[in-house]
Amino acid sequence: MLRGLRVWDTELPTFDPAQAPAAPLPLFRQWLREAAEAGVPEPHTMTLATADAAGDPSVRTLMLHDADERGWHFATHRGSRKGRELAARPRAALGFYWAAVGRQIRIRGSVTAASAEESAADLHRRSPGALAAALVGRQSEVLGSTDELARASDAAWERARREPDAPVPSWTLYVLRAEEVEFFQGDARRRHVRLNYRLTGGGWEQELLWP
Ligand SMILES: Cc1cc2nc3c(=O)[nH]c(=O)nc-3n(C[C@H](O)[C@H](O)[C@H](O)COP(=O)(O)O)c2cc1C
Repeated sequence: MLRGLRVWDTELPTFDPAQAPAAPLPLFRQWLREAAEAGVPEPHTMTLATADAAGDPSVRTLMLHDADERGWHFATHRGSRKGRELAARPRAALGFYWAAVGRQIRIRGSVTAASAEESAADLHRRSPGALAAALVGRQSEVLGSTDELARASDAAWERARREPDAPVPSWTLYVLRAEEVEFFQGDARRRHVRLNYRLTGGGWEQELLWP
């Protein structure tokens, strides 16, 4: 079955790296917007990679909350596996793949936790469902049974409805400050374009990479 599946088997946009901006953020925003316009489902979801103290990696899907001059923002529970890994080693990588436009973006850098106030404000700007999910808590702990989750979730939804500003102290906004951002434009003839931005003492430097 796998041999019958195809990639880059559609009309793809072209990407001229000579026209790319001096810094990666405007290009990231442009590609995100173009992915949404091309109908990519959930283009604001991404893979977050972290490593534990022994260097063993883990990945999972997360929502991008913002991308601005400070970096790429995401939120989670401080006590989850990723939260614990980031506390021990505050470095991470992000990956985006938007199949409809044949584009991949890879970002790597250091991660800092935002203040409790900023984390709370970010959570309370989101949907009641996001608040209810955060209120359930205990993320990445072992769950005894699905009934136990159902009871905790019902209580969390009820509390989120009654108390839209309910605090969730473990919920933390993190900001990844990029040191490297790579843009990959897929090409049907496999002549993929890879443009890598690297942050140096003098600012962003660009280089092309062999595909
Ligand atoms: C589409 C999608 C979006 C998700 N967004 C988040 C998110 O923004 N924050 C979060 O903590 N978990 C999110 N999750 C759940 C994570 O993938 C993961 O299961 C959870 O955070 C526990 O990860 P950990 O055990 O590695 O810490 C999302 C999952 C999916 C499939």
